[in-house]
Amino acid sequence: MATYDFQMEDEAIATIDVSPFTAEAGRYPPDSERLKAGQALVEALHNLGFVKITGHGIQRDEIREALAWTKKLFDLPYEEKMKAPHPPGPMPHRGYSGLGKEKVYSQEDIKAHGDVADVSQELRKISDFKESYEIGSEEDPVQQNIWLPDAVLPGFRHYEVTLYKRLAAVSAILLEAISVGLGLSNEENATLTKLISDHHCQLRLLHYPAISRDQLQNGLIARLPSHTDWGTFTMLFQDERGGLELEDPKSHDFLHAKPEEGAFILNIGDMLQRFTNDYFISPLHRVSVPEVDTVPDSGIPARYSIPFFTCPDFYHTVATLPRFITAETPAKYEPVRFDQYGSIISKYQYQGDKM
Ligand SMILES: O=C(O)CCC(=O)C(=O)O
Ligand SMILES: [Fe+2]
Repeated sequence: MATYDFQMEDEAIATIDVSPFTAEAGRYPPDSERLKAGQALVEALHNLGFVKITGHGIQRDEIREALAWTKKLFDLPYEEKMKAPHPPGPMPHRGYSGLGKEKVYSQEDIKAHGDVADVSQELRKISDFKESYEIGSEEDPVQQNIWLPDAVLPGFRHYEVTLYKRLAAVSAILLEAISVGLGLSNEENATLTKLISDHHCQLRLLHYPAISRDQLQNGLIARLPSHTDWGTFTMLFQDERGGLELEDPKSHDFLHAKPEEGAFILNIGDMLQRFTNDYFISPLHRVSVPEVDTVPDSGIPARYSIPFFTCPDFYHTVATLPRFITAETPAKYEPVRFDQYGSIISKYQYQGDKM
């Protein structure tokens, strides 16, 4: 097996233990502990826009199991995976997309190319070498899940539906920690909680296949170019290979998020950036491939990851919370309806079967 080690530099990424928010009934920690953890989380998110989370209550075995199901799915023959194909176009964003079907780029890429049609053509010369499977809530009123027939991978649907609910519940805990850390009033908290709808989050399974040295040589392979996430925040689980890098918004250095068993990365999305008027920045992040001359002859190994994107309801309008608008920090963002914001971005990222 290849032993390529990504360069790891993640000392700057804070680790926040949110266990005061996950304690079982009857063992409720004092408010002071919750306040301390909430404030530490808010400070870390204010500094970088991303943190490592521990004490979230998801057991290591559960994370291993989630990654194992992801591998089982992508190990299936292509024809079997194509029994749950992602439809052409961006919506519904559900089901299986094969290698190179999705092309991700950032607002900066669009600005640099001047025109979204140009950016699409230009950047598509470099293929995103990954395959993905998108899952939403079974109760999502707008987008329906696209499942493999159960006989293709028995138990997969049941497992992923349960995982979705589990992660949605943890995301509500994180949102509560953020609210406590910011010291929001009940009224403000009510606005914050609307930023996550358990019927409209997205669970994504990702596989980045192994890449040989020859493939790297021609420079036409990317894993996941830098972008921001457009929901509220993202919880990201990656396997032991690592490879996720996030940008420090002040220095613009990309920091490697070293994988740590039992921890996940939480990064801010565009909705929470707008809600807080840039108090929290939605960080650029990417999964890059290393320079070819640093890679052993065996190439770089496959990688699996599972992001869970939290989002408001489709038709919810996200406006900046008034407390973040001051003389020093004037309002930067107009209120925006989530579906309208999302459609601007997603339209240019997905071409479905047209590729
Ligand atoms: O695979 C990863 O680590 C990152 C995935 C990601 O950023 C995304 O899907 O938006
Ligand atoms: Fe992302």
